[in-house]
Amino acid sequence: MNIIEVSGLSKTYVKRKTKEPVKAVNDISFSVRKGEILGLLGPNGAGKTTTIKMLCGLLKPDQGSILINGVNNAKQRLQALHHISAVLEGNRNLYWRLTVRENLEYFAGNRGFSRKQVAHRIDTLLVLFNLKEKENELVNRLSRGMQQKLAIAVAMLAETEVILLDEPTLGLDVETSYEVRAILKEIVKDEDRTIIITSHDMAVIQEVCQRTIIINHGKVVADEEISNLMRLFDVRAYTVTLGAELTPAQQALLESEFITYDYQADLIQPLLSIELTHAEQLYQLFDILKRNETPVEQIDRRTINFEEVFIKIVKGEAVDETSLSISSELA
Ligand SMILES: Nc1ncnc2c1ncn2[C@@H]1O[C@H](COP(=O)(O)OP(=O)(O)OP(=O)(O)O)[C@@H](O)[C@H]1O
Repeated sequence: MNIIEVSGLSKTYVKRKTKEPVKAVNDISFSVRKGEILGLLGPNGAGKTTTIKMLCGLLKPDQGSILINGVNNAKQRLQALHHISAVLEGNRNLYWRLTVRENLEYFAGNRGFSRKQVAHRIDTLLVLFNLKEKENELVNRLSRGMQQKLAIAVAMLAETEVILLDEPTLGLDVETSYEVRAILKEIVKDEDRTIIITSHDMAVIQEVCQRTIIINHGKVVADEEISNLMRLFDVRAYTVTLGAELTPAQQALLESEFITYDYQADLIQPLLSIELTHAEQLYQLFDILKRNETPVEQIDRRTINFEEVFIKIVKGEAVDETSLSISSELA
């Protein structure tokens, strides 16, 4: 069952000074299943925050619709928003003059829970978020990382079905970022909760999410299970150990035929790193090597990381069904 249905969503801002229009989100459609952990990835200015703000009702779309649990968030705003909590970057929604525990109690009260009802849950969250020792500390005395953890804990407390986390690890030091990722991995074990995370941080998306939607210039450029994306690009990347050096003519041919090509001649055995876009390119590679009877000692599939996959997609390397069928053909 889909808990979120977004269709044809668009938003254009008008720059204050120049009155120039900026198409931040351009006809985006996607759906999210109940219990799914979705990563919204994209380079700076891609439209991630704008999308999140429309999902949680802070921004009105110019076009398109958002259904949360079947409820249209433009038509029945309060009813739709009842299902969502959001932690937005730069707006942690905490009360700075209240302590950590008081913040949790205050927001629980806002959702209609009594102190008694949530006391145990607050204790559990304080332990999970490693904030127990700070429970009586004022929020404005906490580090940025602790404030971020508390903001996520507040969102968890509401027990809404959907949680939106905008850049949950942005600006955190390495250790706190690791801790937040570990907490998120714990949280996502709860199969009933749907979480959408936006991030520049590949580690967050790769470790925590099952599926990713990559946005670039306001458009969806990939919508896939992360494991499928990795498989697709992994299967294209090869290193070929050669028994002799390539001639300049062979190198020129490889350079013109393959999008990603790297040749290292100064090793004990020359090494060719290459990526294929179609299965047939493997034969093309062998043809070029055969021209000069270049011996092939070994062919290995190169392991590619998620960051490389992301850069490739943003640079416009197609991720479509044809590519996926190529990947299974080569696998
Ligand atoms: N209030 C605004 N007025 C004008 N333009 C805006 C406004 N907010 C965002 N934009 C522009 O809209 C585009 C999308 O911005 P958005 O913040 O949604 O992207 P993002 O993917 O979240 O980027 P980042 O990762 O840098 O936060 C960008 O070009 C941005 O400059």
